[in-house]
Amino acid sequence: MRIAVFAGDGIGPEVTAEAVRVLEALNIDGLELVEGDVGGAAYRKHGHPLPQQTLDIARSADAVLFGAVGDFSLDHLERALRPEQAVLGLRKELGLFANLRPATVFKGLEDLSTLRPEVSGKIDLLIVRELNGDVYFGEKGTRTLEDGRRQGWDMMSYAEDEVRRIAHAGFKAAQGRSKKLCSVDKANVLETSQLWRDVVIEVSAEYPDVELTHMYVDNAAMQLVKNPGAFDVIVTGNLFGDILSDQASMCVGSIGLLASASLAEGTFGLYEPIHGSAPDIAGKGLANPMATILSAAMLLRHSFGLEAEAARIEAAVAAALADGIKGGDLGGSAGTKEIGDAVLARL
Ligand SMILES: NC(=O)C1=CN([C@@H]2O[C@H](COP(=O)(O)OP(=O)(O)OC[C@H]3O[C@@H](n4cnc5c(N)ncnc54)[C@H](O)[C@@H]3O)[C@@H](O)[C@H]2O)C=CC1
Ligand SMILES: CC(C)CC(=O)C(=O)O
Ligand SMILES: [Mg+2]
Repeated sequence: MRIAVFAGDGIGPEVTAEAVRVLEALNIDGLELVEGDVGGAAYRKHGHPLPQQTLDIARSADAVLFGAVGDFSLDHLERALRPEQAVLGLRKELGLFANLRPATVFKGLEDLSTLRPEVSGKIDLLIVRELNGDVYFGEKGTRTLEDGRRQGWDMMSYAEDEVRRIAHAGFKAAQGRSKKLCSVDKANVLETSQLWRDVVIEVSAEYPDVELTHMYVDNAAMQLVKNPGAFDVIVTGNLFGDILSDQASMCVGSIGLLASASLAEGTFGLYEPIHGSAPDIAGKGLANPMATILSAAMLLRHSFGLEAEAARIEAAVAAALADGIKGGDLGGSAGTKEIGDAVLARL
């Protein structure tokens, strides 16, 4: 059981350290952790945000635990060398096309949400975000128009097979839950989205037990705040899923709570909090490590089938929160290590 640990930049190393402590405390037979450099940290050491040796470590592992990448002081670099290319590169190189981002309110902790408790209390949703395509991976550039104005451009596209495989992931996820799938797009404006919608409808024929609905992304953003309890599984593209999942995190309390799994076919996966490197609080011991700890739980469940261990971690996080252990993101004062200690004590 070989797990690659890529801590990255900013709060990445701080939150990853706590998740590693939790994994180690479980005394799982054969657990082997291998560290690798990613992001700005890797660029500074190796001249590239995703060095070949890091990719090799990932390929030799059964799963990756990822912290975060991003360093504003490197934003002047050409795009291929920027820290974010590490996570984008890993997703692409490893074929991690399905990003599962669950957002469930912790029972009894409805008031962590910025929404009213009677609204937040009903949230139990899963965002299934396509992760290998869309405008993130299209051709892009800047050019100067004939009249001298500069123009930035990014190509948005989805091929039907890309939509089909994420649609299957969405339907299968819905089958294991409340059998409701909402496909979120912008088909009233974008050709990319019209094809997305057409293909999702085609795939739906194979899942007669799942109720399929469609929603435009602007409405989805509004409904996530108005009536988030109405959602079961949301399937959507890379860009919309990125945005809606940050929003969903606040509906359950904080971005410091939302974990994710990025999956290929098979059991291999990369697991990371949905947040970034949070440069504003990095190095201060203030980051909430719960999202990363919960990502470790997802890792044990999805890549190794260790359901009991995963549930133990999730219960320990819930117990720590119920006992009032909250980071600054949740209006509390607990620091990163204190939160890690609290989860460990409740395992
Ligand atoms: N997967 C990744 O590695 C991601 C990387 N990024 C990168 O991270 C850098 C910062 O991006 P931002 O837009 O500021 O997003 P961010 O998610 O890093 O931070 C947004 C806000 O949430 C807070 N926050 C985030 N995680 C937290 C935690 N665990 N505990 C407490 N507070 C937390 C931050 O302090 C900040 O105020 C950028 O370079 C960006 O490109 C952003 C998102 C994902
Ligand atoms: C570097 C970004 C594409 C990562 C991000 O914001 C995300 O995956 O949530
Ligand atoms: Mg994001």
